[in-house]
Amino acid sequence: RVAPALGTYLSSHKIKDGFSPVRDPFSSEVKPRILLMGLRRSGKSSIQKVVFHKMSPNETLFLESTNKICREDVSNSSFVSFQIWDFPGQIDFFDPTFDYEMIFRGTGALIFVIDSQDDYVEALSRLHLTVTRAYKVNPDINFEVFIHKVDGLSDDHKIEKQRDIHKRANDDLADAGLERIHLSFYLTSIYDHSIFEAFSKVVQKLIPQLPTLENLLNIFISNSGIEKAFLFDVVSKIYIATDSSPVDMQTYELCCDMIDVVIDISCIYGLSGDEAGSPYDKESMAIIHLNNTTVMYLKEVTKFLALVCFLREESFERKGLIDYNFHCFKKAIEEVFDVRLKVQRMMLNPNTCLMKRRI
Ligand SMILES: Nc1nc2c(ncn2[C@@H]2O[C@H](COP(=O)(O)OP(=O)(O)OP(=O)(O)O)[C@@H](O)[C@H]2O)c(=O)[nH]1
Repeated sequence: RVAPALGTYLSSHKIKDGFSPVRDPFSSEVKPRILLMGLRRSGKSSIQKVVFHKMSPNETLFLESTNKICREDVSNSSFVSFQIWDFPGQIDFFDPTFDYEMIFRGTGALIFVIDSQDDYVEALSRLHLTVTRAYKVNPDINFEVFIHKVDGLSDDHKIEKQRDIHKRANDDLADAGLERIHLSFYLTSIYDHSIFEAFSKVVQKLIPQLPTLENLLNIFISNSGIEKAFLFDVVSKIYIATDSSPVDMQTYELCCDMIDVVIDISCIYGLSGDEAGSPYDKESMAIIHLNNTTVMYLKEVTKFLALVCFLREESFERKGLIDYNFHCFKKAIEEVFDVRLKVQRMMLNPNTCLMKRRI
């Protein structure tokens, strides 16, 4: 269910185009690149559609096979700004028209999707080949393995699969003398929030300001009596930072539900006749009292980011203090943005004698 103006809202933040892998006309771009790779039908396009296009999981059943590389820019904010490249199932590294060196050189993260409901022997050998090739070209790539479609598996079965895949993949690397390659593993499914959580972690690794953001959140919550706070990218529901206390899945799911409620209600009742208006703006905020004496508090931070906090009812009595601290937090975030923009501008200016480096 998508509220009427939400479609416009989503599409106004994204550009999509198909792209064939001959030469990279965008090689001078500073956006980190995330590659989605894996065997045919492993679920790559579904992941991209569900996370970034709000496609409902059931609709992915009708997705056609990808037959060329699809490139998409995700530019929701200065922090969450990257390109996703969805690859067709079987890529032939020996095909001379496939310039894999160019592709891997500009890559920040390579997500390899393994279908956990299928026999994964072939997927593991493909993973090994892909990772070793990519590492040779660019040792700085983060290798992320999504053990996908785990919705059909029991909890024990999930853990067992993860252990087995983890062991086999690392054994293969050790046999090739490449133990130094680090693979991160995630259990994912498009039918729950696990895919959003995994994507959040992949994206966070590409945000150089992450320690600063985490620090700011830690200072904010400890001075405001808040138990947990997330900084969310509203459109994708990826959280780009949280404080240092552990994240549990239920809390994360509640935050996602709250964002959905705010945007949906705002789309339906908040826009005054002007169809093009955004359902998320400076005035956006929401308070939800749960039946277990917990309060959820959402506030707009920037055009694309929202802060979602969990706190006890008694702490919420000092709302004035929380709002004042939030004001300081917001200002600090804006300063981090400003520094980043200035550095980017300097890097893009041909007269600047700075080494061109990804930020
Ligand atoms: N049960 C389950 N099915 C999924 C999940 N993700 C994707 N699928 C299904 O897997 C099938 C293949 O998905 P695609 O996204 O087309 O796979 P792909 O890897 O992009 O395939 P190619 O384009 O051929 O490389 C579809 O029928 C999806 O509905 C998941 O998390 N759980």
